[in-house]
Amino acid sequence: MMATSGKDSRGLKHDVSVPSNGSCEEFAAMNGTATEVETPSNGAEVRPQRFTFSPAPSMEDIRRMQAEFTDERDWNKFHQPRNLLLAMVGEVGEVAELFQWRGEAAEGLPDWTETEREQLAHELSDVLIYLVELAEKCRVDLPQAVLRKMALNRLKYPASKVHGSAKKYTEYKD
Ligand SMILES: Nc1ccn([C@H]2C[C@H](O)[C@@H](COP(=O)(O)OP(=O)(O)OP(=O)(O)O)O2)c(=O)n1
Repeated sequence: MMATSGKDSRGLKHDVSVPSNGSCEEFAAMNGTATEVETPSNGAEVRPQRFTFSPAPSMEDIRRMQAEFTDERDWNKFHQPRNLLLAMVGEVGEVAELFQWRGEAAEGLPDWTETEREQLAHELSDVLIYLVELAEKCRVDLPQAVLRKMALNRLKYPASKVHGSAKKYTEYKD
């Protein structure tokens, strides 16, 4: 596939090439970036696509890579559930630090520099790494647990009932 990349107004990469099956979704999945569909004939319409992640690594891949990282360093003796929880919360604090005192942030973080975006990527990754290891050490099969929880969420918040409202489920009077 021939690919050229550029940056949109939010600093997100977008592609102007044609993926192998011609689908922008495929390209977004490969790159983990937002893409735009442009209509070259009139040059006017730019249709934003929903941001998507790359398909890999999976949660199990992350669990295994972090297990290898800790095994190689003989760090399992430090990585009990409570320590992992505290480490994760500390990293959440580091994410919060990046947002503090700068007002509301619009989707795509248009006012952020590439360096700030990379810092955010690092801190969010730290949170995820510790979350996945915490789940492992607590014997929670996280991908399956997420499926069960999302099913519960759909039951608790039927789209037909809560559409456009951010109220907690306890506030609804049936
Ligand atoms: N005992 C440790 C220490 C680190 N890590 C791994 C998991 C995290 O992804 C990352 C955390 O490293 P730091 O504690 O050095 O934290 P930061 O990378 O956020 O550095 P800083 O606090 O300087 O921003 O390294 C780990 O698994 N176990």
